[in-house]
Amino acid sequence: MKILIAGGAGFIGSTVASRLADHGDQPVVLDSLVTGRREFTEGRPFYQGDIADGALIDRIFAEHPDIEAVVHCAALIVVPESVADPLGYYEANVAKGVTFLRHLVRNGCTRLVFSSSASIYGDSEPTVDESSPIAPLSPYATSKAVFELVLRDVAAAGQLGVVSLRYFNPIGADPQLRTGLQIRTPTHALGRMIDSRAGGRPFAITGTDYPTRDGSGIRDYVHVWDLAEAHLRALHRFDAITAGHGHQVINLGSGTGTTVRELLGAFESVTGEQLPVVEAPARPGDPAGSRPDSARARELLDWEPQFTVEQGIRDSLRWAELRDAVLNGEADPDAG
Ligand SMILES: O=c1ccn([C@@H]2O[C@H](COP(=O)(O)OP(=O)(O)O[C@H]3O[C@H](CO)[C@H](O)[C@H](O)[C@H]3O)[C@@H](O)[C@H]2O)c(=O)[nH]1
Repeated sequence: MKILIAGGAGFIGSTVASRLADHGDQPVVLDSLVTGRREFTEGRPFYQGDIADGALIDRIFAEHPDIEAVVHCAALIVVPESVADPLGYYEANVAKGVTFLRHLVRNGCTRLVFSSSASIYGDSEPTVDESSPIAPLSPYATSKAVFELVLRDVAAAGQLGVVSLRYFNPIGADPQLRTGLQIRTPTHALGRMIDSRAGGRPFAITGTDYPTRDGSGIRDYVHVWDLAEAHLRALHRFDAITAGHGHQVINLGSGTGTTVRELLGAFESVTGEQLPVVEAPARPGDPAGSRPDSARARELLDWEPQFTVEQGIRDSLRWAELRDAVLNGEADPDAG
């Protein structure tokens, strides 16, 4: 099966591409390289450009008329950045996404797998299933929620079948370490712990009075290779799982739920070292968090995570050691 992956040079998109290729599918990559990396596209048909560039999308479909489905994971994803620059986020994640849909429909695309986010639930319920209220707390989360609504309507009009995969918090790397998180100055919790261990500033627990079991934010961490496997299954079961729905929505998480303090405990047990830790105020736009009810992923995709949080931490650490070599030691585009 030939599949176009928009955002296929990013962390999740490149891992999905590897999983598909390992399975014998043929990923074709479209990426602007704003945050993606050319190194992650090696050996694959690659088009550098924007999802809103109609001429480019037409060319991709002309050169690959056998594309059977599209995975859309081209987006900006940093919550605090979205709070500071909401228009930038709505433009990238909603406006360009809508234009992309136009180009896809014009080119006869009928199957779209969309990278949605658990952040759209906000703090609606401590355990969320796919029918839980949508209550985004940041422009990033709202951009994902709005785009899902757009997809719902496009699917209802019969223009496109859609599976929206609501990721919880991805960690880890390709187990073969072909790709991983490319950003060298991460803002997410595990990335900050790895930085701190490498001699950076102390790890700050941002928010200590959330209504959780220990006051720190709760998330559901899921290994990126497990996420990639879910994409593979969604693509190969696409027609069956969208039949009668048009737009199918699926939570992707383990269902366990891990607080920041628990993640820190797991990190320290994996490394055998204690991190310097400080407590800090909550970041703007950050929910207390939730954990998923994953029944639908089990039922429709026959999917459950195979990797533990500890394995995710181990793979993130292994990747962090290798990252600069894979990225050719180039200057950090994120260092600003
Ligand atoms: O230095 C830090 C960074 C984060 N946290 C805390 O760790 C938890 C998780 O924060 P992350 O930044 O790791 O993850 P988010 O849930 O905020 O966001 C991530 O997960 C979302 C899905 O829920 C989206 O995918 C989003 O793009 C991605 O950045 C939060 O309670 C946060 O307050 C800290 O304590 N210290």
